[in-house]
Amino acid sequence: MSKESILIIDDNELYIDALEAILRDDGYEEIFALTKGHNVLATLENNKIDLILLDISLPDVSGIELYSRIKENKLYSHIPIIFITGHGDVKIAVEAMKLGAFYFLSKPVQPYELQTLIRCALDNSKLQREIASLKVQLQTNQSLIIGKTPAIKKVMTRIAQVAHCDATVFVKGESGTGKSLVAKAIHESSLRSKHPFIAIDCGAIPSSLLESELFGHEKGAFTGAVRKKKGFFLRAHQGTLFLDEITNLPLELQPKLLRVIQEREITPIGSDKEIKVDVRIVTATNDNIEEMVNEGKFRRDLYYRLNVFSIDLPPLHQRREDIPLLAQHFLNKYSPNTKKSFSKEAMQTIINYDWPGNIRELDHAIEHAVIISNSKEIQKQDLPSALQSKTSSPSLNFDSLYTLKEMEKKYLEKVLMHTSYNQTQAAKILGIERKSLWRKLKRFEISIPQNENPNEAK
Ligand SMILES: Nc1ncnc2c1ncn2[C@@H]1O[C@H](COP(=O)(O)OP(=O)(O)OP(=O)(O)O)[C@@H](O)[C@H]1O
Repeated sequence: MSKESILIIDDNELYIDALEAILRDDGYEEIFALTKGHNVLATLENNKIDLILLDISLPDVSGIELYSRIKENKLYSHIPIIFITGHGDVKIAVEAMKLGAFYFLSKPVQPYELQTLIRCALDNSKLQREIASLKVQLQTNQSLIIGKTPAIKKVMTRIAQVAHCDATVFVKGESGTGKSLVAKAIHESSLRSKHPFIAIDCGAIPSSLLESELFGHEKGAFTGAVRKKKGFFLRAHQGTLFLDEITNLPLELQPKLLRVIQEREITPIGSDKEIKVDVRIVTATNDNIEEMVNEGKFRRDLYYRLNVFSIDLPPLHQRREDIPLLAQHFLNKYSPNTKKSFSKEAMQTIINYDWPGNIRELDHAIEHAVIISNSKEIQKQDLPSALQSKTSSPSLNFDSLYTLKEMEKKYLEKVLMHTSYNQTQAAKILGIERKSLWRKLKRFEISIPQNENPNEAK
């Protein structure tokens, strides 16, 4: 029995029956049939089709035109197509071969010939996909994502598994673990890589503006809408839209996003026209989204739609063996010409540190060390003070300890006090971006005294 499914497009129902019988005889169970061409894209959208048998002369559209329509759509361009030609159609079939059709057969088709050709086309297509996936793995390994531990290798494999299809991906992990990098790697390794990659931080855009930023608006749709605006969905058409910090998407906007994912169309504010969009969605968060779903703070149906395929990023302290590699990578980045190195003691300090801000904190620490250092070798004292002061943990009494959340809040308050509420400096010490700090302040309801740092840029 074969798992693959085949679509037959032929205007002659008797002929469809005959082809179906040959295919069933060869063990294919999933067989779809169309007598006209116009429904082909809907059939491909709703079913997983592995191969198409296409009659070259159809009543409503020519086989060649239909072939081009399928191949132009990158979601289906990988599907092998075998033309079935009537007497006298051979010239057109040769034309189709030049365009890239897998092969053509003349009526009456010989069962054995058809079965062999189909097997050959399916094997070839599987091989092509495997090669594409290996290329992706190689690309991911070589360029963007650095690391050799099993934990990060698993992430690379997950990226390779999902990149070539269009599934929605949810990237989870603490701040600074590389979620944006993974989203970019998925895009770069996908068939959409030549189209736009648009990243939006849902927490950084005021909620009142988010709807028009995402879906666009018509001129005059609301006060201040002086001209028509294309939203992020349309700007990302045919590419990938990365919605970072998705848990910041206001509850009232969540049904709208759900609708876009289901219907694949958007309605700009102030318009009554629906516009088809072809966008792959990747989302990320460092919050516990499952908890938010259980508390009713994030819609369950939307979460299920977004979480079709998830990638979990480990915190850096759980993959310490990658720290030297990453540290060296950032050292090369910040001292490309001087070719600095680490002293043994400096490297040991880097490895021993817990990196609460993960790879971003490591990145900043190495940049800091390169600026401070005045020799070819980075010394322990060139590293930020947080690394120097690391002492071994005292024995703990678990009954009187704070929860992780309480600790985080206390630590944030301490750092803010230390920097006299200068958020830029505080974010640097914490190894996070200023906007992440801002989100944390909002979440923990920490307020900044009004008269502190009046000149700090917002
Ligand atoms: N495996 C990696 N190899 C090389 N660089 C990495 C890796 N992971 C992360 N980085 C670098 O670390 C920094 C932080 O990564 P990124 O912005 O992707 O994290 P994030 O999880 O999206 O953070 P946040 O939750 O704050 O948005 C970036 O400079 C990124 O290039």
